[in-house]
Amino acid sequence: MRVENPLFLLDYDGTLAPIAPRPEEAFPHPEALEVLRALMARYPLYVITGRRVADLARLLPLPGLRVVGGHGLEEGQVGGESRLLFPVDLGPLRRVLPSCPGVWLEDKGFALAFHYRGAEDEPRARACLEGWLSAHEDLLRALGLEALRGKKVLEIKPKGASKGEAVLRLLPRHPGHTPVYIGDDATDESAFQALKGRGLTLKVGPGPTLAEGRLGDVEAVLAYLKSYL
Ligand SMILES: O=P(O)(O)OC[C@H]1O[C@H](O[C@H]2O[C@H](CO)[C@@H](O)[C@H](O)[C@H]2O)[C@H](O)[C@@H](O)[C@@H]1O
Repeated sequence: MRVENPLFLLDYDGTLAPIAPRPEEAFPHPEALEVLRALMARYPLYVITGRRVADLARLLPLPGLRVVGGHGLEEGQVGGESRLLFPVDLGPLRRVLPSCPGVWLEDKGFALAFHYRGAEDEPRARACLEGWLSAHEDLLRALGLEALRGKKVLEIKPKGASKGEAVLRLLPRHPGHTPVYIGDDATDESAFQALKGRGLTLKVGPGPTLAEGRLGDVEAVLAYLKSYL
Protein backbone atom coordinates (compact mmCIF):
# COMPACT_ATOMS: atom_id res chain seq x y z
CA MET A 1 0.00 0.00 0.00
CA ARG A 2 1.39 3.42 -0.96
CA VAL A 3 0.20 6.92 -0.04
CA GLU A 4 0.31 10.21 -1.98
CA ASN A 5 2.66 12.92 -0.62
CA PRO A 6 4.20 10.81 2.13
CA LEU A 7 5.86 12.13 5.27
CA PHE A 8 8.26 9.30 6.16
CA LEU A 9 8.74 8.53 9.85
CA LEU A 10 11.19 5.66 10.17
CA ASP A 11 12.50 3.80 13.18
CA TYR A 12 16.17 2.71 13.03
CA ASP A 13 16.97 -0.53 14.93
CA GLY A 14 15.06 -3.47 13.50
CA THR A 15 13.65 -1.28 10.70
CA LEU A 16 16.56 0.25 8.75
CA ALA A 17 19.19 -1.95 10.43
CA PRO A 18 18.89 -5.62 11.44
CA ILE A 19 19.07 -6.21 15.20
CA ALA A 20 22.65 -6.95 16.30
CA PRO A 21 24.19 -8.28 19.54
CA ARG A 22 25.44 -4.77 20.47
CA PRO A 23 24.13 -1.30 19.46
CA GLU A 24 27.47 -0.28 17.92
CA GLU A 25 27.27 -3.30 15.59
CA ALA A 26 23.82 -2.47 14.20
CA PHE A 27 24.76 -1.14 10.77
CA PRO A 28 22.15 0.03 8.28
CA HIS A 29 20.97 -2.28 5.50
CA PRO A 30 23.49 -1.98 2.61
CA GLU A 31 20.94 -0.08 0.49
CA ALA A 32 19.61 2.15 3.26
CA LEU A 33 21.89 5.16 2.72
CA GLU A 34 21.22 5.34 -0.99
CA VAL A 35 17.46 4.86 -0.60
CA LEU A 36 17.17 7.43 2.22
CA ARG A 37 19.22 9.97 0.26
CA ALA A 38 16.88 9.60 -2.74
CA LEU A 39 13.73 9.73 -0.59
CA MET A 40 14.94 12.85 1.28
CA ALA A 41 15.32 14.64 -2.05
CA ARG A 42 11.61 14.09 -2.79
CA TYR A 43 9.74 13.86 0.51
CA PRO A 44 10.03 15.02 4.12
CA LEU A 45 11.65 12.24 6.15
CA TYR A 46 12.59 11.76 9.81
CA VAL A 47 14.25 8.94 11.65
CA ILE A 48 12.39 8.45 14.95
CA THR A 49 14.69 6.50 17.24
CA GLY A 50 15.46 5.64 20.83
CA ARG A 51 19.11 6.39 20.13
CA ARG A 52 20.87 9.75 20.52
CA VAL A 53 20.86 12.02 17.48
CA ALA A 54 24.70 11.91 17.53
CA ASP A 55 24.61 8.11 17.40
CA LEU A 56 22.37 8.18 14.33
CA ALA A 57 24.63 10.71 12.61
CA ARG A 58 27.46 8.16 12.84
CA LEU A 59 25.33 5.31 11.49
CA LEU A 60 23.45 7.30 8.81
CA PRO A 61 25.90 10.04 7.72
CA LEU A 62 23.44 11.89 5.49
CA PRO A 63 23.81 15.67 6.00
CA GLY A 64 20.41 17.25 6.64
CA LEU A 65 18.74 13.99 7.71
CA ARG A 66 16.18 14.93 10.37
CA VAL A 67 16.30 12.84 13.54
CA VAL A 68 14.10 12.63 16.61
CA GLY A 69 16.25 10.88 19.24
CA GLY A 70 15.73 9.40 22.70
CA HIS A 71 12.13 8.32 22.00
CA GLY A 72 11.13 11.96 21.47
CA LEU A 73 13.51 13.60 23.97
CA GLU A 74 15.83 15.14 21.42
CA GLU A 75 15.53 16.69 17.95
CA GLY A 76 18.23 17.50 15.44
CA GLN A 77 19.76 17.04 12.02
CA VAL A 78 22.79 15.11 10.86
CA GLY A 79 25.60 17.65 10.53
CA GLY A 80 23.67 20.23 12.58
CA GLU A 81 22.70 21.09 16.12
CA SER A 82 20.44 18.94 18.28
CA ARG A 83 18.31 20.15 21.17
CA LEU A 84 17.02 18.42 24.28
CA LEU A 85 13.29 18.93 24.71
CA PHE A 86 12.73 17.54 28.21
CA PRO A 87 14.81 18.61 31.24
CA VAL A 88 16.28 15.71 33.19
CA ASP A 89 18.37 14.98 36.29
CA LEU A 90 19.50 11.37 36.37
CA GLY A 91 22.14 12.03 39.08
CA PRO A 92 20.26 10.44 42.00
CA LEU A 93 19.50 7.37 39.90
CA ARG A 94 23.13 6.95 38.86
CA ARG A 95 23.94 6.54 42.57
CA VAL A 96 21.74 3.42 42.87
CA LEU A 97 22.43 1.57 39.61
CA PRO A 98 21.40 -2.10 39.47
CA SER A 99 23.95 -4.86 39.64
CA CYS A 100 22.49 -7.67 37.54
CA PRO A 101 24.60 -10.42 35.91
CA GLY A 102 24.93 -9.93 32.15
CA VAL A 103 23.32 -6.46 32.15
CA TRP A 104 25.25 -3.48 30.78
CA LEU A 105 24.39 0.20 30.81
CA GLU A 106 24.10 2.47 27.77
CA ASP A 107 24.17 5.95 29.33
CA LYS A 108 22.65 8.41 26.86
CA GLY A 109 22.97 11.38 29.20
CA PHE A 110 19.23 12.06 29.09
CA ALA A 111 18.21 8.40 29.59
CA LEU A 112 19.68 5.15 30.88
CA ALA A 113 19.25 1.95 28.86
CA PHE A 114 19.95 -1.35 30.60
CA HIS A 115 20.65 -4.04 28.00
CA TYR A 116 20.37 -7.77 28.73
CA ARG A 117 20.73 -9.20 25.19
CA GLY A 118 23.40 -11.88 25.33
CA ALA A 119 23.29 -12.29 29.12
CA GLU A 120 23.99 -15.94 30.01
CA ASP A 121 20.51 -16.13 31.53
CA GLU A 122 18.40 -13.43 29.83
CA PRO A 123 15.13 -14.13 31.75
CA ARG A 124 17.06 -13.90 35.03
CA ALA A 125 18.76 -10.68 33.98
CA ARG A 126 15.40 -9.19 33.02
CA ALA A 127 13.80 -10.29 36.31
CA CYS A 128 16.70 -8.75 38.21
CA LEU A 129 16.15 -5.42 36.40
CA GLU A 130 12.41 -5.52 37.08
CA GLY A 131 13.16 -6.17 40.78
CA TRP A 132 15.48 -3.16 40.90
CA LEU A 133 12.81 -1.07 39.18
CA SER A 134 10.13 -2.02 41.74
CA ALA A 135 12.51 -1.18 44.56
CA HIS A 136 13.11 2.31 43.14
CA GLU A 137 9.61 3.23 41.98
CA ASP A 138 9.32 6.11 44.45
CA LEU A 139 12.66 7.61 43.39
CA LEU A 140 11.71 7.40 39.71
CA ARG A 141 8.37 9.10 40.42
CA ALA A 142 10.06 11.87 42.42
CA LEU A 143 12.50 12.51 39.57
CA GLY A 144 9.75 12.53 36.93
CA LEU A 145 11.13 9.42 35.26
CA GLU A 146 9.52 6.30 33.85
CA ALA A 147 10.50 2.91 32.45
CA LEU A 148 10.18 1.93 28.81
CA ARG A 149 10.67 -1.66 27.66
CA GLY A 150 12.09 -2.50 24.25
CA LYS A 151 13.89 -5.41 22.62
CA LYS A 152 15.97 -6.90 25.47
CA VAL A 153 16.38 -3.46 26.98
CA LEU A 154 14.83 -1.56 29.87
CA GLU A 155 15.16 2.20 29.57
CA ILE A 156 14.66 4.91 32.18
CA LYS A 157 13.74 8.28 30.71
CA PRO A 158 11.81 11.45 31.54
CA LYS A 159 8.04 10.99 31.67
CA GLY A 160 6.02 12.44 28.82
CA ALA A 161 8.40 11.85 25.94
CA SER A 162 7.36 9.11 23.55
CA LYS A 163 7.48 8.40 19.86
CA GLY A 164 3.71 9.00 19.77
CA GLU A 165 4.06 12.46 21.30
CA ALA A 166 6.95 13.19 18.92
CA VAL A 167 5.10 12.32 15.72
CA LEU A 168 2.10 14.44 16.73
CA ARG A 169 4.53 17.35 17.18
CA LEU A 170 5.87 16.85 13.64
CA LEU A 171 2.60 16.54 11.68
CA PRO A 172 1.64 20.27 11.67
CA ARG A 173 5.04 21.09 10.14
CA HIS A 174 4.11 19.16 6.98
CA PRO A 175 0.56 20.04 5.99
CA GLY A 176 -0.71 18.16 2.95
CA HIS A 177 1.54 15.18 3.67
CA THR A 178 0.37 11.79 4.90
CA PRO A 179 2.54 10.15 7.58
CA VAL A 180 3.97 6.71 6.83
CA TYR A 181 5.41 5.31 10.07
CA ILE A 182 7.47 2.11 10.02
CA GLY A 183 8.78 0.47 13.21
CA ASP A 184 9.47 -2.92 14.76
CA ASP A 185 9.46 -2.55 18.54
CA ALA A 186 7.09 -2.11 21.46
CA THR A 187 8.43 1.47 21.70
CA ASP A 188 6.90 2.21 18.28
CA GLU A 189 3.40 1.30 19.46
CA SER A 190 2.74 4.79 20.89
CA ALA A 191 3.34 6.19 17.39
CA PHE A 192 1.09 3.59 15.79
CA GLN A 193 -1.63 4.61 18.25
CA ALA A 194 -1.11 8.36 17.78
CA LEU A 195 -1.33 8.03 14.00
CA LYS A 196 -4.53 5.96 13.93
CA GLY A 197 -6.76 7.40 11.22
CA ARG A 198 -4.11 9.98 10.21
CA GLY A 199 -1.81 7.94 7.97
CA LEU A 200 -0.25 4.57 7.31
CA THR A 201 1.44 2.55 10.06
CA LEU A 202 3.53 -0.55 9.33
CA LYS A 203 4.96 -2.97 11.88
CA VAL A 204 8.16 -4.81 10.98
CA GLY A 205 8.22 -8.49 11.94
CA PRO A 206 5.89 -10.62 14.06
CA GLY A 207 4.06 -9.83 17.28
CA PRO A 208 0.93 -8.02 18.41
CA THR A 209 0.63 -4.44 17.22
CA LEU A 210 -1.64 -1.44 16.77
CA ALA A 211 -0.18 -0.86 13.29
CA GLU A 212 -2.45 -1.28 10.28
CA GLY A 213 -0.04 -3.23 8.09
CA ARG A 214 3.07 -5.35 8.35
CA LEU A 215 6.44 -5.78 6.63
CA GLY A 216 8.35 -9.03 7.19
CA ASP A 217 11.84 -7.72 7.87
CA VAL A 218 14.41 -4.99 7.09
CA GLU A 219 14.72 -6.31 3.53
CA ALA A 220 10.97 -5.81 3.03
CA VAL A 221 11.22 -2.27 4.50
CA LEU A 222 13.82 -1.32 1.89
CA ALA A 223 11.76 -2.85 -0.91
CA TYR A 224 8.71 -0.89 0.28
CA LEU A 225 10.65 2.41 0.48
CA LYS A 226 12.08 1.84 -3.00
CA SER A 227 8.56 1.65 -4.39
CA TYR A 228 8.35 5.46 -3.85
CA LEU A 229 11.39 6.15 -6.04
O1 LIG B 1 14.00 3.26 18.30
P1 LIG B 1 15.09 2.42 17.72
O2 LIG B 1 15.83 3.08 16.61
O3 LIG B 1 14.60 1.04 17.34
O4 LIG B 1 16.15 2.23 18.91
C1 LIG B 1 15.77 1.43 20.04
C2 LIG B 1 16.99 1.05 20.83
O5 LIG B 1 17.92 0.51 19.90
C3 LIG B 1 19.17 0.05 20.40
O6 LIG B 1 18.96 -1.15 21.10
C4 LIG B 1 18.35 -2.17 20.32
O7 LIG B 1 19.15 -2.47 19.17
C5 LIG B 1 20.44 -3.08 19.49
C6 LIG B 1 21.18 -3.27 18.17
O8 LIG B 1 20.44 -4.07 17.27
C7 LIG B 1 20.22 -4.39 20.24
O9 LIG B 1 21.49 -4.97 20.59
C8 LIG B 1 19.39 -4.13 21.51
O10 LIG B 1 19.08 -5.35 22.15
C9 LIG B 1 18.09 -3.41 21.15
O11 LIG B 1 17.35 -3.06 22.31
C10 LIG B 1 19.83 1.13 21.24
O12 LIG B 1 20.96 0.62 21.89
C11 LIG B 1 18.88 1.78 22.23
O13 LIG B 1 19.50 2.94 22.79
C12 LIG B 1 17.62 2.26 21.50
O14 LIG B 1 16.71 2.85 22.42
